[in-house]
Amino acid sequence: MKRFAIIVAGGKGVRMGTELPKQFLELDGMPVVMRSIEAFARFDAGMKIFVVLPQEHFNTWGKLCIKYHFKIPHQIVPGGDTRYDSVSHAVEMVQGEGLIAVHDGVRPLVSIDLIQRCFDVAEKMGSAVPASEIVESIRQRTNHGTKSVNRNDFFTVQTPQIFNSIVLKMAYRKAQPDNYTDDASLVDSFGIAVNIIEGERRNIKITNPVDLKVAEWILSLDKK
Ligand SMILES: Nc1ccn([C@@H]2O[C@H](COP(=O)(O)OP(=O)(O)OP(=O)(O)O)[C@@H](O)[C@H]2O)c(=O)n1
Ligand SMILES: C[C@](O)(CO)[C@H](O)COP(=O)(O)O
Repeated sequence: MKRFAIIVAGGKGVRMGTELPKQFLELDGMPVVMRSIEAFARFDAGMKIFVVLPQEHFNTWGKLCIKYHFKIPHQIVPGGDTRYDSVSHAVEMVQGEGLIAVHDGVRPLVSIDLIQRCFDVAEKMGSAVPASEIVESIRQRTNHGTKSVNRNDFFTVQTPQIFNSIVLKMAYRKAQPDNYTDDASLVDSFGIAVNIIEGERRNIKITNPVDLKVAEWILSLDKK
């Protein structure tokens, strides 16, 4: 089956608090989003890659590609106000049927093994979403405070999230923009089952400044 990757990097990175959005910050010698793109190109050099970027940073990206001699072929797509908008724009650029992997540009430590496992399962089952068991206790907000809940009933969810292109396009076209924080929630809002597979602890999302430090540390361990 044909494979496509949509790397979403159209956000502002408010929680990171840097002037330059976090996807462009350097992580061990290369901007965060370049590492994410590189992982997919290393998995399959022939796959079509769409990179969603904030329109106001198209120039920034051009300059970074020159500075870092970044040659991986990709098609740039303008981002939107929300992640939902950004993915919607890119999904409409996909031509032909196949599997679409939607990956956060700010998950630069995704492994080739995880990408491979996600595509393998999606090929057989139509979708694959990496998720991890919760390792801390969790509590839920209530009207009166909080209550403890059974962590075994929950998972944390990562990307890449892979779906058949027909299903993903239908979901993005028909869904009412809501508080969807990922692609799986949008797809399963149509009653379509989503297949969970084992995620990776190292596949962190760079959200706050400490995450960049953790990512640097993980990469330094990889070199040992
Ligand atoms: N309008 C948006 C918002 C988010 N994203 C992307 O979705 C991924 C996950 O989002 P998040 O970590 O929340 O990024 P930001 O929205 O940039 O962060 P913040 O909420 O702190 O502003 C990121 O790769 C981000 O660039 C996007 O493409 N378009
Ligand atoms: C898509 C995601 O990374 C899955 O965990 C997550 O939902 C993104 O959330 P954010 O609030 O946009 O960072």
